Amino acid sequence: MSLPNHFELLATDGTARTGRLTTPHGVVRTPAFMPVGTAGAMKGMHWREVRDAGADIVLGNTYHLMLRPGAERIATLGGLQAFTGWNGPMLTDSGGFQVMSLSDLRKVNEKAVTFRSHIDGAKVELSPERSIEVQRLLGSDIAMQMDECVRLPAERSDIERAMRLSLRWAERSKRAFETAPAGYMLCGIVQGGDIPEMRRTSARELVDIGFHGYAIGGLAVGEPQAVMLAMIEETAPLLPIDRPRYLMGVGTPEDLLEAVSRGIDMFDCVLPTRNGRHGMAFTRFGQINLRNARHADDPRPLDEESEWPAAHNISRAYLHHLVRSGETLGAMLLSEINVAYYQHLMRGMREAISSGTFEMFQQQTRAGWARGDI
Ligand SMILES: O=c1[nH]cnc2c(CCNCC3CCCCC3)c3[nH]c(NCc4cccs4)nc3cc12
Repeated sequence: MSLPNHFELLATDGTARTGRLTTPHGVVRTPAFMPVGTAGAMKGMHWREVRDAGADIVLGNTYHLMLRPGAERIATLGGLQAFTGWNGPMLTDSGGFQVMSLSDLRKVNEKAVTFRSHIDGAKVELSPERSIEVQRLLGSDIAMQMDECVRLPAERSDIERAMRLSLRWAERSKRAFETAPAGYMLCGIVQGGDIPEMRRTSARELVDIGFHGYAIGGLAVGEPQAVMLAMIEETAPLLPIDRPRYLMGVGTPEDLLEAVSRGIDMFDCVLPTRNGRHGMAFTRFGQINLRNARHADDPRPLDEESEWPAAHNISRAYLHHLVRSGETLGAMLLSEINVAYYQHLMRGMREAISSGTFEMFQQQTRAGWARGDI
């Protein structure tokens, strides 16, 4: 049974697309990069800066929020937007990925994943049904099915087992989501590792179940970029052209450009904020490590032409000093500079696809990165 479609495809340029996704808390312009708010906050940034940087939507972290402060508590406080003060669209993950990658003493079986809370050691059971209940309590606009993501390289048998388990969990997630109010969305997740026929089976059966949108999971988990791109080429054409596609956990600016050109609409990644906290800046000239001594006497800003104030009116020497001194302000400034650069890149892609100049945009953007920092 097909679900209502809240995505509007505005223009295409080759297999690249630009569109609008309407959610209960506002519109998301695609291609979209979703900054990752971990435990209900964007590390090192005020929500005002996230909005000013151009982000329409942010990620909320189900695993952390369900353990602390608890999903029921957030629901009582009016949901994630009221609780956090971010008043725009939010996407929440199922919590499954982090349980399987973060917590120890975990057990995966048909029914659920059981684990011990990293906060108080309490035993927790996360089933597809409980994950949907938690995401509904958080009030997220876009919920994710619970799935099992296999790190690569992996045995064919393990990839197939996890892919089929994820499809059974997709069915259960959709059933549990049926009581959600109109406008709220649920995404299925394609698995299948680096095996084309597994990817095709997963995509086809997921579309038969029917979701508001489709994520491509099981990538950016250790495989070379070429394999990731090949799996996107295998999978994207099998997904409904008029519904959003979300590539999970991706990626670098280069990854974003390549994946958008192959038909991906949405992304999430911790890189802009995480690298910012470690002194790395994303710019039109590629990545710049502000810890490097070469910046100690450089009075120039990171990028004269950036419209983001911290990128055009703060000297590299000062950023270098803050990073070397371990000043919190250094992490804050580089986090906002990086989120702003990612949003600037996404806006450039949206405009290029709308004007049919995406090929040239790709070439000019790659040339800037290749030029490097001079
Ligand atoms: O198949 C998947 N199913 C579900 N989630 C996946 C994720 C997490 C996406 N970000 C969630 C966020 C929720 C809020 C907190 C932060 C994560 C992935 N991340 C990556 N690569 C980046 C990776 C990050 C860490 C190890 S690989 N591949 C992924 C594949 C899947």
